[in-house]
Amino acid sequence: MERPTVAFSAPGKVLLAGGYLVLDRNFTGLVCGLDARIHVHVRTLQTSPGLTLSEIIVRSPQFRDAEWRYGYRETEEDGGIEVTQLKGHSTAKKSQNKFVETALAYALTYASAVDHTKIGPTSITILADTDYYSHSGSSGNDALGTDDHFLNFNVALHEAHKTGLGSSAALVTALTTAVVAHYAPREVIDVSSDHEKARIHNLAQAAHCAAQGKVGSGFDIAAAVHGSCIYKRFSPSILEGLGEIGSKAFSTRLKEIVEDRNPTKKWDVNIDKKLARVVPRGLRLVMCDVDCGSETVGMVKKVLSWRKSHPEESTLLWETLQRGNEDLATELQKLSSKSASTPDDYENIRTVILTIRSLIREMSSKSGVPIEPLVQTRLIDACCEVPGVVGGVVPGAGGFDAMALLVEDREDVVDALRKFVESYRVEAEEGGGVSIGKVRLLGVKQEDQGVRREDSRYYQKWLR
Ligand SMILES: Nc1ncnc2c1ncn2[C@@H]1O[C@H](COP(=O)(O)OP(=O)(O)OP(=O)(O)O)[C@@H](O)[C@H]1O
Ligand SMILES: C[C@@](O)(CCOP(=O)(O)O)CC(=O)O
Repeated sequence: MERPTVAFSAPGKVLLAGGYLVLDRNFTGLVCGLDARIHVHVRTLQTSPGLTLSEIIVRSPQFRDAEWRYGYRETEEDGGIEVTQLKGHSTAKKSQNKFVETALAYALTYASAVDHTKIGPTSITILADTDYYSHSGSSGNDALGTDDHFLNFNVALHEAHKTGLGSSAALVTALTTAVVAHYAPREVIDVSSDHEKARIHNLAQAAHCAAQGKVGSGFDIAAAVHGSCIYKRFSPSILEGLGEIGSKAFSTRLKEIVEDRNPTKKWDVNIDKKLARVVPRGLRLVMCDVDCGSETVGMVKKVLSWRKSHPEESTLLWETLQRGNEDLATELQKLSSKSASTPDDYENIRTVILTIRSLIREMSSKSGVPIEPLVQTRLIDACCEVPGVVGGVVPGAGGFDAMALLVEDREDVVDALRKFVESYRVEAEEGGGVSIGKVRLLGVKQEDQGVRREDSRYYQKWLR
């Protein structure tokens, strides 16, 4: 049977408010989807006549040596489809790709469980929008379908500095969607219905957690699937007990989880889309890269351990921050319902952001984690002096990831801000031991749409 050639893309994210809080179901996160997307194209692998090849080849052609070849096999006792990276190509640590490998195995297992489909050889191509990585090149932002939409980064994937836009979540979401759509086309048509979205969300969360080796809050997968939202996490127990690929009845358990059929593990995630747009008309969200990047896992551990050892103090802080975050959502929503806004309308947003930031700095100093490091405090404050800049935060886990700024949506404002940050110099003593790199505005802005089908003809130049 000829299987369809398909392509899907999923967006990156920025957690504007709710970092650390969103790990706890009693709190929420204000999540904004971005127009930087990761695209995955899947087609049947063409082999020479008479030759059958049981291989799935995954390439990320914007990077050097980014090719992973997998063999696949159906395991015994309903354990799912196991994939094994093939030799012949270097399987050294750096050339493994845990996110690709796990998402592939989960998607194949689900597709073959629902469609009883026999897995055949495919060629998978991953293409990422420019701003996921700090790089010195230009271009890469032309319209999709033009030759220059995607950039050749000319480095190995592990050498590319991440900007913190959630590449792994966008990748896992687009990859699982495209692989299921290729092998089980009745299950995924165009992921526009809530029903399809919920299944893809559940599958991508399971695969992403397995690849990461931990259960995070999952807000990045929620953004990749649903786009901008107010996010309340799922109970981690839903994914506990799923086990490993190859373990007895893994395939049945995965199908139950994806289809939400296990009465003792009902999905309790809440994706609130009441803010039709998180960033209202008249404002634009821009990101400012500091070419540095943070080590999220260590930071989370430290903050949570402070929280545990200071239960009363931290609960008060968490609750005050949650109120600030809700106020921000309310102010943004008020503006969204207005047909036109004037600069005066942004005063409340300005004030709420300042309050949130001061509470975050309290969290920072008490836990000893540089969530909003001094060097970034100074940079955000300086940016806020540029006319038309309303406010800014170090989003998510904070600490040296790209900063998010809300600005009036006018080219003159963005141009002035771009010039300002490009000429910004950090004094050596400002960094407190850590220095940020070259400061520059990324080309991204908010976009509310989650995972979507793309025209598979767009990618010709990059297919081999
Ligand atoms: N273009 C790509 N092609 C193939 N794999 C990719 C690509 N981009 C990212 N990945 C995978 O995602 C991993 C990076 O994920 P990680 O969660 O560390 O960063 P992130 O999601 O971009 O950042 P953050 O979680 O801070 O927002 C890479 O090591 C690689 O496995
Ligand atoms: C600290 C945390 O709340 C946010 C991490 O956000 P980011 O990956 O830094 O954008 C962790 C999580 O939600 O999984």
